[in-house]
Amino acid sequence: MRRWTLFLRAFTSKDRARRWSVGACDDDATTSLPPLMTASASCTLHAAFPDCVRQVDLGSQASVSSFIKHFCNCKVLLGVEVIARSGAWSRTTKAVLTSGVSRRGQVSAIPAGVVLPKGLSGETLRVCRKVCDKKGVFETGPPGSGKTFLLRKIIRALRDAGLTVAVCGTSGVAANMVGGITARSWAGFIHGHADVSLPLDHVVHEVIPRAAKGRMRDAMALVIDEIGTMSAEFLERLDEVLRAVRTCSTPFGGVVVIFAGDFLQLAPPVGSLAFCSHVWREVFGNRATELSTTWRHVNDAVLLCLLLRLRVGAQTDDDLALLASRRTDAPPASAVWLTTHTALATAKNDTELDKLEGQAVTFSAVDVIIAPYISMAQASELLDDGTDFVRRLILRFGAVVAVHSTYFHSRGIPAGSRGVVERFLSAGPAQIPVVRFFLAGGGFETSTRMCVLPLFFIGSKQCSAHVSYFSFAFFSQQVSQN
Ligand SMILES: Nc1ncnc2c1ncn2[C@@H]1O[C@H](COP(=O)(O)OP(=O)(O)OP(=O)(O)O)[C@@H](O)[C@H]1O
Repeated sequence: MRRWTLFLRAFTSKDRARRWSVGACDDDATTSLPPLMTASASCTLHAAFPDCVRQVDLGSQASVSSFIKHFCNCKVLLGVEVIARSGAWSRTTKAVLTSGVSRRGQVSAIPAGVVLPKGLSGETLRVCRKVCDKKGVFETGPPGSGKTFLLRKIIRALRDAGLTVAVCGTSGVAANMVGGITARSWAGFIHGHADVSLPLDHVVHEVIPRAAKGRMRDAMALVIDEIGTMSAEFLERLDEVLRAVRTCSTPFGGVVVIFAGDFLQLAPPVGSLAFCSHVWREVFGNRATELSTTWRHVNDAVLLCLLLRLRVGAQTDDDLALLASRRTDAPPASAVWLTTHTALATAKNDTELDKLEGQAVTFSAVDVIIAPYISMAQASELLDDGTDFVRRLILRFGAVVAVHSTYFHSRGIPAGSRGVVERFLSAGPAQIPVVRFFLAGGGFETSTRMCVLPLFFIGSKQCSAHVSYFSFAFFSQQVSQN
């Protein structure tokens, strides 16, 4: 099935401006459509969502804002229909864009008598059997105890048994590690945390796209990794939405959940811990599967034991003295820098980028007005508010970037994937970065056919990352336009 992605902010290399206003391309990046509209084409754009619940008329500023937010947060819309009031291309566009409309599916559930693949053993077999008995599983354990490792084996086994398993992480990076998408994208919470506090009816009927509802109806099991950073409020809303979409009053609408995480690691940025929710108690009570063998740092017993003590706040004076002895003003180049504020991460990124050799290539955002009633300044403000994308991005050979959206998901490069800029391709006046992505399952994927791809610059060393919000983004230009 083809999925179409539409983009609103366009970026160009330096001053050789070629503008994109609203562009569209499919998930294989094999086909693209011309910009649907530019500031000069003074007509109004309508976007009819596939379930026909909403028709966004860009004739009012509020609608533009929600339209932008929708694309920026959700990116992928199935069967979206874009109709211009004028313009010769509109009929063709409509026909192509509606080709991906998905059918309204029946609600799926784990059938009786599932035959698990042969050769399963140990914890994988135990969890799979529980899931087939429609019992939720929460696996926990210290860092490096193999929670994600086990999840991957469970997912493979259940899928081999013919079950539809939705795989999510609480963040892009967590989702990447387990080979899924963010829980927020999966559920179609296009306004992020705001959809947790909005009235349920509104979220179910007005916010969640049809594609997400289809996913929710199709799912038999739902895997969420790094559950420790999901708030109780988010989990309860997910439960309510699944019950409503699947018209089923059992927890999570009858979808069997498999959660993994460690509540002694990072807490949710907002709200309370997930186990404080009603639905958690309903599904798991006090049950948890604890993994106790630690596989990471297994060759460094001193570090491992120190980390395990720190995790539960049982560090000794010796531990603190050992940590203090490792403090240095000149950390190794490969050290990961953690910062508390975006500005600090940005400053560090800038410094690191300057150290890279090779010519700097600048990408600048070009904002265009798609409805004639707002000024350029207002449009840019809306984009600034509705997106994380900055106006200017400088890249060099060797820069580390991260994929911000689910755009490359179908190629095994989920949101949160990191890659290194290997070189720049010249396409006419434009410079297109060729990025080598590290795949979660191992290996690489090189992207040369990038098509309006949003990336974030996150550092200049392969193993460097910053735990603040990534501050840079750009859209590369489309080769076929030249
Ligand atoms: N059963 C196992 N046999 C061999 N290696 C394992 C096993 N379980 C995990 N590992 C390895 O241990 C490392 C850590 O595993 P994993 O990332 O799954 O741990 P985790 O508990 O999810 O960690 P975190 O809490 O930091 O997310 C990985 O390199 C993984 O390949």
